[in-house]
Amino acid sequence: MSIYAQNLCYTFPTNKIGLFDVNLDIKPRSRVLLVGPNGAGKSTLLRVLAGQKLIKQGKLLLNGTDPFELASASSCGVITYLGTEWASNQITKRDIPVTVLIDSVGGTLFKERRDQLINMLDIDITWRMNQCSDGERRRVQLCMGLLKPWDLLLLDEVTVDLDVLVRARLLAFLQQETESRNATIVYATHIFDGLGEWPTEIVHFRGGCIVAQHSMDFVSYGDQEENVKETKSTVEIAKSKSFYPLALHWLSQDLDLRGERTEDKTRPKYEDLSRLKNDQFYDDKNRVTSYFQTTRHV
Ligand SMILES: Nc1ncnc2c1ncn2[C@@H]1O[C@H](COP(=O)(O)OP(=O)(O)OP(=O)(O)O)[C@@H](O)[C@H]1O
Repeated sequence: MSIYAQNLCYTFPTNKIGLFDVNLDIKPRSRVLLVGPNGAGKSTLLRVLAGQKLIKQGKLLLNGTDPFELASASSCGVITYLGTEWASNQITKRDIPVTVLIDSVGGTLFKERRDQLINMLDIDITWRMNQCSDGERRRVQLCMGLLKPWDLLLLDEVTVDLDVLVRARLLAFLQQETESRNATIVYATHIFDGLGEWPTEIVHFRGGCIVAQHSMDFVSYGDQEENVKETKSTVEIAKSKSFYPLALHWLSQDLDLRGERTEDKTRPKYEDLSRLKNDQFYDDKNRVTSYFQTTRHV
C-alpha cells in the first residue's frame, strides 16, 4: 500500500485547522513513525487516511487511487485503523470469553493467523474480559484488530498498556508483516523505547504541518550521550540512557521461568472453548459490530 498526499489540508467544522499543506510519498512496505507534541495533528492525519474525515483540499492517493471516490475505494486494499475510539470501546470490558470476541471478528476464518497472534501477544484463551488487566485486555483487542490481513495499518498509540516484552514482540511481528506482505504501517506514538531501528521513515508533526521528514537510511546513532545533530537530510542521534534493555531482560527471564503458553500441555484447545456457545453473549446491542466499525474501513 503506497500513500501519496499533496497539499493535504483539513479544517474542523469549528474552522480550526487540523492539517495544513501535508505532503507525503510513502512506498509500500514502509513503517512510518509520526512524532509530535499533543495536539500536533497526528490523529487527524490517521483519521483522514482511514477515511473517517473527508478532505476538501489537496490530493490523497492510496495505492494510486482516491479513497474518497466510491467507485475506487475497494481497490485501495484493506485499511485497519486502531485508534482511540477503538481502544475505548466498552464491549471488551464485558463478561465475555476471549474466544467469543475473537471468533466474532473472524477467528474461525483466519485460524493460522489467529493462533500466531494469540501466541505472539501471549494471550490466555481462558481469560474473561471483565477479569483482564488493562494490558491483557489490550492484547486481546490487538489480536482482534490485527486478525484480518491488512494492507495499511494505522495505529494511534495503542501500545501504552503493553509490557515491554509483548510490545517488543508486537513490533517485530508488525515489521515482519510489512516485509512479507508488502503492507504499510503509520504509527503515532509518544513511547520511543524499542523503536530505534523499527521505522523506515520518521515524520515530525507540529501545528498540523510536517516540519521534518527523514528516511531511516539517513539516520545514525552516535557515541555521545547528549544532543542531536540534524541537517535537512540527515540526523545523528545521541546515545541515550534508558531502563528499557533492563526491563526487557527481566521480563524475558520472567517468561522463561513461566514458559510459553503453547508449552502448557494442560491448556485447553481454542476450538473446544470456542464451541462453548452461550446465550448470555448474544450481541443484543450490536456492540461487537460497532466495535468492529470503529476498527476498520475497507
Ligand atoms: N473535533 C474537533 N474539533 C475541533 N478541533 C479539534 C477536533 N479534534 C481535534 N481538534 C484539535 O486539532 C488539533 C490536533 O488534534 P490531534 O488529535 O490530531 O492531535 P495529536 O497530534 O494526535 O495529539 P495527541 O498527541 O495528544 O494525541 C488539536 O489542537 C485538537 O484540539
